[in-house]
Amino acid sequence: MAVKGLGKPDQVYDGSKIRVGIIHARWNSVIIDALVKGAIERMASLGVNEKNIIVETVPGSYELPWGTKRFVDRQAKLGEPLDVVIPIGVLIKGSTMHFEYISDSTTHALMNLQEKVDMPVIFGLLTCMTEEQALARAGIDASHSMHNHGEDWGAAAVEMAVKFGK
Ligand SMILES: O=Nc1c(NC[C@H](O)[C@H](O)[C@H](O)CO)[nH]c(=O)[nH]c1=O
Repeated sequence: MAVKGLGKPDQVYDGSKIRVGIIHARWNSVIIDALVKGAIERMASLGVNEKNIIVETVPGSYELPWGTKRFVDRQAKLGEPLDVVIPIGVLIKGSTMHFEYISDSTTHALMNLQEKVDMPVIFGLLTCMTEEQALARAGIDASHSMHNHGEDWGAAAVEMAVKFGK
């Protein structure tokens, strides 16, 4: 019996009135592209208009917290405020402690960012020990052993924006 993973949503949320920002790192771009695609497709299936999905990029995951804050500010200034933002990054363990420090600091910064931007910040950071783990969580490993986690992040974004929006 599978026990891990996201449970069924309590209801289907209508995303037709929300604007979503996706800001993604450019490291490990093959995996990033699959995650972003999964998030967009799931949000479109929940009624989010593709013109209301704004995509921005930063060099790497470490830049996600600051980039997200400035992205939210910029959209507000443009008169196109976001209702929710999904930072997406893929960290893969190398031979140094770089992975641990970026994973930990970026995770805490993204969690704390929610208060500063007063909106949901969905946690789209994959922290993987191997490339194979990352490919599996983007749904693009050879055996398609897992679903694309980007889809979960898109669904979470719609639910949080609709349920707890301002
Ligand atoms: O090192 N590995 C990774 C990485 N390093 C770059 C870092 O995020 C930042 O862009 C630079 O340090 C410059 O500030 N960024 C990732 O998204 N994934 C990795 O796996």
